[in-house]
Amino acid sequence: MSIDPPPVLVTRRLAPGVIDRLTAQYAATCPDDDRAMDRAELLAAVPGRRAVLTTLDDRVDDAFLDAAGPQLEIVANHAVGYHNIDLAACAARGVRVTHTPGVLTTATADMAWALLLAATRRIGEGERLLRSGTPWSWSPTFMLGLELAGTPLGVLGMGRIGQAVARRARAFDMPVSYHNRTPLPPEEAEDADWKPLDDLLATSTVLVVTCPLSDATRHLLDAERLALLPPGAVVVSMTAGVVDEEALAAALDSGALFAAAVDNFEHEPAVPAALLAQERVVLAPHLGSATVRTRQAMGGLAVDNILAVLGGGEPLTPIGG
Ligand SMILES: O=CC(=O)O
Repeated sequence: MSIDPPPVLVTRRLAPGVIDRLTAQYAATCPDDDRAMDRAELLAAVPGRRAVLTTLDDRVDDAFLDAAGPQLEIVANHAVGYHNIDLAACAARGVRVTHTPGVLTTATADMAWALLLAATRRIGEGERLLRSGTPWSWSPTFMLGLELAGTPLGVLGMGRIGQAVARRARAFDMPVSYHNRTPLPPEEAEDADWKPLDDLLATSTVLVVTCPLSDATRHLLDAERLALLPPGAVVVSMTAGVVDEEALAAALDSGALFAAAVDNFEHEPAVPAALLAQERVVLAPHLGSATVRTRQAMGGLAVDNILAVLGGGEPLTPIGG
């Protein structure tokens, strides 16, 4: 006689306290250790579940859904992104899919600005210099950066996070333009001008990339498009896979770009050697939403989505909803 597994699988350890509301109502399997399940572990863990709380490391595709079985009701992704999920395959089986928009906007926009400032003012480079023990002294020409006031900022992907990045630009007196597939209504545009993609690139001395990764945006910023940026531009990448990392490294190497910053990577946790070799890039290990408050809110929203669906209701934040 087989024993049914707990109805909920949480694939990754979450911020403290987050799953208590879940486990108060449903038995759940939650890992004790803090690492992503490998593919075999994941496929072995999903059979019989009604709900799975996933992260970007968990690929949800036909094989996952076949392994899970027909009683699966919801996949709740602990991220605003969802490129790990085959939405069509989930829809074909009637599996609801949710993500965590909104709650990570502030933290992620703050991180974009932290990286923007670090890149334009060469903070990583300066820090490395001091820690290396290399002799240095102040001089009128030592480690000069790029000043922000009056410098045009481009936002590629003016969703919630892009809008929050644009809002913060007012404090730095930067004129802002953006590109989305369609221009936003004025009340959402944060006083920024919409431009076609190539025009945005040609006029953005600082470009922040916040558009979601999809088939349409993968490597959207390839070598050719990076070459449209003004000489000495700065690129801040908040979405893995949209900027071609090798092309970015080459543009830094040639001096075409002044600097860059990258918060997450196409093949995490691998970081391309070509980027590691560049002094003028600030590299962060996917910290966009990494604050205590935001991670509790993301986990809490994923849990609320599961509770809503298992309780027979509608999810709070369905993808595309
Ligand atoms: O970390 C990235 C996301 O939440 O999509």
